[in-house]
Amino acid sequence: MIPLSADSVGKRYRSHWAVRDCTFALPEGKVIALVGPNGAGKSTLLRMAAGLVRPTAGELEVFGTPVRGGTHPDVSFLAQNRPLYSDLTVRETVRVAAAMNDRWSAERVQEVLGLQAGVDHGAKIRTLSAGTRTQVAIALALGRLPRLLLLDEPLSDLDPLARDETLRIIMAEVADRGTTVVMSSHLLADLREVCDHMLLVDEGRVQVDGDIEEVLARHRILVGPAADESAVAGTLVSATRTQRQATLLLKDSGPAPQGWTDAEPDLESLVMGYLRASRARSSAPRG
Ligand SMILES: Nc1ncnc2c1ncn2[C@@H]1O[C@H](COP(=O)(O)OP(=O)(O)OP(=O)(O)O)[C@@H](O)[C@H]1O
Repeated sequence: MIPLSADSVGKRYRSHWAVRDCTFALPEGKVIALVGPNGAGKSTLLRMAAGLVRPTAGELEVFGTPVRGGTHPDVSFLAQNRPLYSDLTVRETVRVAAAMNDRWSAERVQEVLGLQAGVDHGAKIRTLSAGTRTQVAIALALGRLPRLLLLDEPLSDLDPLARDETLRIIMAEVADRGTTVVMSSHLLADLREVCDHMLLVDEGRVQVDGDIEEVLARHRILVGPAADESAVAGTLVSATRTQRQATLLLKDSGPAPQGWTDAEPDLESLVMGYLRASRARSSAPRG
């Protein structure tokens, strides 16, 4: 079953479209990287999927059910601002969350908290570092035993050790429970380690949607003499050029002509290439 799909979804704030004409269907039991620059529309998409923001156009479905005013019982959402009651202790927070959720596993919460070093159960939320607050919020999200876990920048506040712990917890969640995870982040190297699928958005639109290995394998980076670009075959995504040398990101390219080097891009250079292309399109004169 498709955990999350979007059909021509758009969200407008006043005259500005934060998300526009997004159509996709995400694969089940995978970790999906939601990537794009600041303001691309990632949080808005996640908030719409969680039922917290209503689309202006189109429709989202979670496990085949249209999302309308409320979070689907099989969904857990980790919001970017990690909303927790600041005057409660971690222990009290866990108890309140248990009382607020029909489906709840206290064992799962304790298990996840136990895997995260340094979470003091007696400490008030407001005394915790941003990273520790994130760790508590992730444990609560998993306590709902979700089938779809939506994480808005779960790694941004975490130090390298906590990041590693969190990525392991996410990988184990997918392997043991078959949960689908959608994770927005700017940390492309970390995403590459755990993600199977990517959804690249920019200026509210989906630019790339696919299995990461397949997407990377369909692209090449060719570097060669700028004067000789016409010899290169394939669909040009974007290019950077100096007077002498051209660096081209190509989709479905032919063999590299003589004098050109040819390599598969890593996730970072692929994302950069698409964002460059998107910028060039939006700054091109209209008419
Ligand atoms: N509540 C709101 N009211 C008005 N504009 C909003 C609101 N929420 C988001 N926006 C605008 O919508 C656009 C997309 O924002 P969004 O937060 O979804 O992007 P993002 O990709 O998550 O960015 P970041 O990586 O910085 O978190 C931005 O231009 C933002 O200013």
